[in-house]
Amino acid sequence: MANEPEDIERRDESAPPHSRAAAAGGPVSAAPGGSLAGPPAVRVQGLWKRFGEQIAVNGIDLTLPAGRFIGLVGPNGAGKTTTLSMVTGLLRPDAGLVEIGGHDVWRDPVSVKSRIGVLPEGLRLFERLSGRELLGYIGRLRGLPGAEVDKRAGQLLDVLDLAGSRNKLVVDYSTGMRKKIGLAAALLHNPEVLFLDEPFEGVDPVSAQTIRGVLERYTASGATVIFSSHVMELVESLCDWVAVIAAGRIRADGPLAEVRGAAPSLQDAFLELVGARGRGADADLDWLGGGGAR
Ligand SMILES: Nc1ncnc2c1ncn2[C@@H]1O[C@H](COP(=O)(O)OP(=O)(O)OP(=O)(O)O)[C@@H](O)[C@H]1O
Repeated sequence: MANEPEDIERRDESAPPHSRAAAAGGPVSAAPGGSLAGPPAVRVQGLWKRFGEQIAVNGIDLTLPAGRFIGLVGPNGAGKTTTLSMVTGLLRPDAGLVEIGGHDVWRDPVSVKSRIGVLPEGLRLFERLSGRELLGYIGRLRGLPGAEVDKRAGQLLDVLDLAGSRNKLVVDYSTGMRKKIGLAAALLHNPEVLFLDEPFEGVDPVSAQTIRGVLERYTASGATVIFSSHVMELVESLCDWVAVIAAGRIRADGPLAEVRGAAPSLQDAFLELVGARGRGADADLDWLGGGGAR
């Protein structure tokens, strides 16, 4: 049950650092996703979700500009996955409006789904297909011509270091390989906005670097990446825009430097924002350690 859309004042629509059209030498007004003057990548208003007694998302208003590398950060149970699931049309909100590139996620789902790529938490894949077959299948579901799917799949498998495992069944892929083939599947149709729920979880440093390179290249062309993470150093090094969520509410959002403020690091700012500063285990674990059972 989505609320009626209404006009709201946008918090920040400053121009993104790049645009795909500009990078390609084309007219800037043609930038996909309206990254220069068009609608924001994501606009959320009054988003709300409850599971029984638990309010998971408690009235979120958020405007995320196009063409940015955006981090959604928050402690365990903050509501990141629930929010991302509702924003990407995987979970119906109890109330609220979600627009992607100006299109309502629940009223215009086909148009929205053609514009987004999603790497969800607990990714489910077709386990009995090989990596190459999986991409072929996804590409056809996305309506891409066969030759184009072949070209893109081959390139993605190469760039993501999966070419040697292209004929291996997905069921036999490691955690990191699964993340990478999931990312390839999410990128295959060249979406305007890419949503990633904990994309670096369980991924070794080499694969993380590979994923990072692909994402940086993608955003440099004007596309938007929105990803959730607990790892502040990663968010600080990758993102130019951050939203901090705690207990189902947005605590801060905006350009990274603004959210960090005078704090020495994003980690410090985050601890302050979520009210975890100074919370330690000293008091209650006096039995722990000391070299043996007592
Ligand atoms: N299907 C569900 N049924 C019941 N409660 C749920 C369900 N999904 C989420 N919750 C609850 O909603 C709250 C937010 O959960 P969510 O998974 O969105 O948090 P998160 O920020 O992604 O956490 P984490 O960082 O630990 O993955 C939690 O209290 C969680 O227990």
